[in-house]
Amino acid sequence: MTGTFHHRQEWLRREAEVQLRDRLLPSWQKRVLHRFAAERDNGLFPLLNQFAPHTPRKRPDLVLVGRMGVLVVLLRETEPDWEDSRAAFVWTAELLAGASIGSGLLSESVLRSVVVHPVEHTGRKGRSADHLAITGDEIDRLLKHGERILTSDEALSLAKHLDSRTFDLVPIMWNSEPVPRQRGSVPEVLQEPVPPAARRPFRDWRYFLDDAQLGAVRRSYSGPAQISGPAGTGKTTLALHRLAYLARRGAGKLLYTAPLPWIPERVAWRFEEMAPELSGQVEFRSLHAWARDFLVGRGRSADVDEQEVRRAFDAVWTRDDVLHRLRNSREYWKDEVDRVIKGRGISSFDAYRTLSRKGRGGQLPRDFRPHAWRFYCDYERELSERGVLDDNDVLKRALVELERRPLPRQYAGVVVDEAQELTVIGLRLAHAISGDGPDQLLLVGDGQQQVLTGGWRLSEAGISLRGRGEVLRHDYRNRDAVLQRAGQVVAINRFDEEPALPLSAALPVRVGGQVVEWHGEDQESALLSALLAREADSSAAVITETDAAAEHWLGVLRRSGVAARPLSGWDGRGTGDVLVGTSSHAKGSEFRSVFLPAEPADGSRADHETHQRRRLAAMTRARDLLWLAHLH
Ligand SMILES: Nc1ncnc2c1ncn2[C@@H]1O[C@H](COP(=O)(O)OP(=O)(O)OP(=O)(O)O)[C@@H](O)[C@H]1O
Repeated sequence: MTGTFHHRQEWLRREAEVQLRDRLLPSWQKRVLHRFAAERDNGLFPLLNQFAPHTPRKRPDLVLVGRMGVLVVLLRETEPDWEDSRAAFVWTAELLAGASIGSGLLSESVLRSVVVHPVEHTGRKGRSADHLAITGDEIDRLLKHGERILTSDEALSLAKHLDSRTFDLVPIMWNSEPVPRQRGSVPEVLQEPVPPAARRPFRDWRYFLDDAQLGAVRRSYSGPAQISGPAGTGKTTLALHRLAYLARRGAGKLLYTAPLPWIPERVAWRFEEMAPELSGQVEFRSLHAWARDFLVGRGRSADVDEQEVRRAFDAVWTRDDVLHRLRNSREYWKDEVDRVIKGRGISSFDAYRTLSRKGRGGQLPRDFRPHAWRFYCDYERELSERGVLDDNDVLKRALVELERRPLPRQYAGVVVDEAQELTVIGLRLAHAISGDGPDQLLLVGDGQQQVLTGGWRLSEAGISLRGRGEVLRHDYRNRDAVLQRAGQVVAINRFDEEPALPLSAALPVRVGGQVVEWHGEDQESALLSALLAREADSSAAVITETDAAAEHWLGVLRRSGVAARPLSGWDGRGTGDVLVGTSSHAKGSEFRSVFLPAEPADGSRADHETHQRRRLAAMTRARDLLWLAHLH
């Protein structure tokens, strides 16, 4: 820091003293304000509540707009009520709602609540769910550390926005005219290198949203609502912002859930990155884990012995000689039992006989249903003789238990991500957990990416959307070339979306990208050399359709000395390893490069429709490079 700069700060501080001389503020508060005012050349713009120190309840004493974002400040001798600090936050957030700077609309994550106490304060300090508490001598910590989210010009334009929206806040030491820069010296922070966020082609998802996303975050829905849109359009991002929005309005506990067990953990980590102070207010749990914990809490058994369930199914499959002949695919008939019969809560042959099986592929003789039903009944008998429950049983039990005795305290809101993968029973359970009230259930999904068997309507689960929801269309993940290629995959949407927007209609935000279509015989060496040729330390995944292929490729990479690990069990945090797994294990993730080896179409492969959707889901995990193998 230069001497001239120190001198200038001192001059600003004295100017502030003069400006605030006649305000009847306690001297410690004045000292705090002088300190903030001295940072004007560093792009800090304070706005003081005109009634301070008699600021009305639920309003901030001071709002600071700077490169670190917006600080909602309470100047207090004692710890404020959490309702007060939260209400001050919400009041400021509402004033800023929809403020647009650069390429995005501001999200509430740029705001932080801070309580500044006098230096002698001996009470609680540090971070809590509602604010950061510091004393007057710790202000440097607040100003010098942490991420730089805004440029000085953006901070000024936000400060002006606040100034124009309310008479309650008055600028100190700056006004709506451009702030004159001092000649001759360059403040320290302006010499810092450009932060990575500003070098990106678009802004950080934590702080900037597009108008459709922001609209849905803030909208009030009178009942269950749906967020849909093609891959990469920021559906999960929106869901996280909405959870934070609801959490900040203090309505109670919130639940983020998804049918695929690995998704909540990966997404919880993103939420933690965006709003660490709120993480205690949102539960991140898969629907199965929720059902299991709920049943155990009610003293009921809920364990699924997956090995034993597999053995029960295999015992029936080995004895069977009819279904084998109709379609020799264990996965197909397992889906028929799990997803079509049990998953839809079908409990009589009559109901099954007339059931619509849209999307299950044709080519079965007309009279296959009695055989499939017998198979299902045999499987149920096997389970009960072995005394085991499968996943559907657990969801069903939880549903029955909830209907018998509802939750003592309802969630304020439930978000179900990857909703297209739910069975009807799963949907009913999610609905029973959330209830039907305003803002209580938000379904997030994209039918084109459904990797599990589907084909039912929300009305089967008693859910009515009545047009409540949003369709997102800007793809923030896939570069243009990747998006164009993935958009060519014919993937039929069987999920109940109104209207359903296909990937081919998504609008790319990021230009460029590369798609390599490799044709040949030796795909192992081709994939390895493509993998090794990528930029060092860039994230990469090899995505397969089947578990067997994933295991095969994991072995190939490891034998060749490539650090690789399975996608299953990965929590979504950055890793230098190449991740390997199926398209369903790849859900909830994205990589700079994605490699899709060719797989022989054998009996273990899903029906064509599902295969196509899995391919689309896998391709759209790629941000910059998509490598596709075609065997001769
Ligand atoms: N408004 C935004 N500004 C910048 N980046 C964004 C924005 N919205 C989303 N993103 C980024 O785009 C990528 C995709 O977002 P997200 O995972 O939320 O999409 P999605 O629609 O849920 O995807 P999918 O259905 O494929 O799982 C993420 O890297 C996210 O950070």
